[in-house]
Amino acid sequence: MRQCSVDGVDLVRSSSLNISVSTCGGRRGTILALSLIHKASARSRVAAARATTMAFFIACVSSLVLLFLLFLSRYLFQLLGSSRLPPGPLPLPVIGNLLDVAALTGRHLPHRSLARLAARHGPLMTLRLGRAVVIFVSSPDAAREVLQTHNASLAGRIPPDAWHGAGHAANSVFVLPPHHKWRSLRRIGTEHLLSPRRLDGLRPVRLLQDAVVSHVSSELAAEASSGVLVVGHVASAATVDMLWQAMFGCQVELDASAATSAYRELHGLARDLGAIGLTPNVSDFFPVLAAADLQGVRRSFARKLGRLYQLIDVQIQRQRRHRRESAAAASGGGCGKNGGLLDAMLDMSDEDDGAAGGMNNDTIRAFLADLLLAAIETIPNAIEWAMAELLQNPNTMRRLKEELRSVSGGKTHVDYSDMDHLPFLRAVIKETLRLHTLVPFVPNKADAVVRVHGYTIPRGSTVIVNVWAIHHDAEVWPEPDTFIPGRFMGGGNNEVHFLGADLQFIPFNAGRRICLGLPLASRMLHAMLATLLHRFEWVLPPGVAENGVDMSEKIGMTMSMANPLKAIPKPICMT
Ligand code: HEM
Repeated sequence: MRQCSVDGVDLVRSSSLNISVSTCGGRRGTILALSLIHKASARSRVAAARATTMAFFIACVSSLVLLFLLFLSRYLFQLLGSSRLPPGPLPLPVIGNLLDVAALTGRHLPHRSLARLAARHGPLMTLRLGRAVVIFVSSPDAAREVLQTHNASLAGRIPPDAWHGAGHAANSVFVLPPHHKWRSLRRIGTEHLLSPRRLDGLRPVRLLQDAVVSHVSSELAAEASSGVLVVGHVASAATVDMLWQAMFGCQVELDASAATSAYRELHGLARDLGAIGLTPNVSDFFPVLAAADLQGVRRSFARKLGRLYQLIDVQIQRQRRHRRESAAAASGGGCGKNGGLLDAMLDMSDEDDGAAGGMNNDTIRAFLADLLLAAIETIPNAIEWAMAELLQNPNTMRRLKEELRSVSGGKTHVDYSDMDHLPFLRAVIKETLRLHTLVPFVPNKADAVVRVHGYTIPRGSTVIVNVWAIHHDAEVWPEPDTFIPGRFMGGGNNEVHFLGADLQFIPFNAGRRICLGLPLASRMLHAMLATLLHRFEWVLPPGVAENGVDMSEKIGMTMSMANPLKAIPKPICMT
């Protein structure tokens, strides 16, 4: 309680009612005193309210300032703390460089726009994509550090979230970490299908050549009126035919029209899966949101992959049945035990005591799916690009056909053993793989901190080799955008190979994760292109010949022609 006096009135301020009047003075004085008391108390209430508001305001502002300072210091700390990272455009808080990348890739395909950005920032360039630190590698020198010198620490994988669909990531050789299971799969693939020793027997190559001739002929018969074929369809049908036999030991057992739709379905599945796998996905940039699969990318991937799994499961069940019913196999029914890749994997799964890395149905199915996808996506696209270039470069086409004619000496088949005598064919294929880099980006994960060219690559970051940028580096490849097979005609020690040692030319990647199918792919490309040119004369359809082929690119799992190449074949009479 406090006491005061106004005009002779003693005022006692109580905490409850605030005012009480004691005595003395007249009525007027009392009223005046009361009104003064009232005013005084109102003023003090307003002042108190003001003070409270002010205090609240100051508290809010200072909290905001404090929050901002905290945020800023964390951001600066991150930037300064990462000052040893390779240079790159300044990232924004939270989203990093996502807007830069969106703006760039809106104008050009990602491999081209990121090559341009790297020209500004350097062959080692850092981008922050949401929470992810991504380092782009765009020169042969920097690629050597990543794919050779420090490859032991930089061969990990961060599977895109989509690949978790149908549990694929847990078994896929493409994204498994470079440990036990991945090593077993690579060993099985190499021992039973993909080693040069296995492939040097004539069988797989001859199978492919026959498949090429038979598919071109049957498509020609179907398109008798126009004679125009989609080159990629023929190439993918022949690829599936050959690989199906190599994996399952039997042909795609369907009647002709169903078989055509099965090839197309497989081709479509491979393309769709590639496109889905590359969809920019918020789950990849902000893994905390991954469980929600906000864009449904993982679900779409699982749906498409599920269909491919179904097709493979039919073969696995059939093969298991035939293995049980050895009598039926002996009488030649179905695939039987046939030495195909699936058979070898089933042998291992029957004996698996853990040493084979857990060879069960899931692993077998995923591995076969990976091989099918890898081949269907790459071989037909490479053949399509090669044919598109040759059809627009008649002199190159003529020179190649002459080389094939002189080496084959009138035989119907150009054998792989002839390859040593076909340097121009080798050069055409290499130049195609350089100019039209089928796999423009190879992503790796840093499993340890690594120092490259004085910069730090942090553990857990993604290190992407921009193979397209390396293949179009004007300092290494003069006139990088022109098709010049002659540049690969060095011969002898000067010949540049794609086996992983020459870092300026790495269409199959290099280091531990070099393409597992390289020996097969090399044979398939040479055999298929040689057969297409040796057995048929090709011309462009009317209209296309005058206006030129549309060479626009489309990026999926690999880079394909945006508009499939059409051409007219005419069988060459072999005497
Ligand atoms: C022109 C044809 C081909 C090209 C240009 C090519 C290119 C590549 C590249 C660049 C990689 C590394 C990708 C990465 O690490 O993300 C790769 C990996 C792989 N390729 Fe190929 N490839 C071709 C054909 C094939 C074929 C025919 C098969 C099998 C039938 C195959 C099976 C594989 C496998 C299994 C891997 C994963 C290797 C691993 O991570 O350990 N490829 N390929």
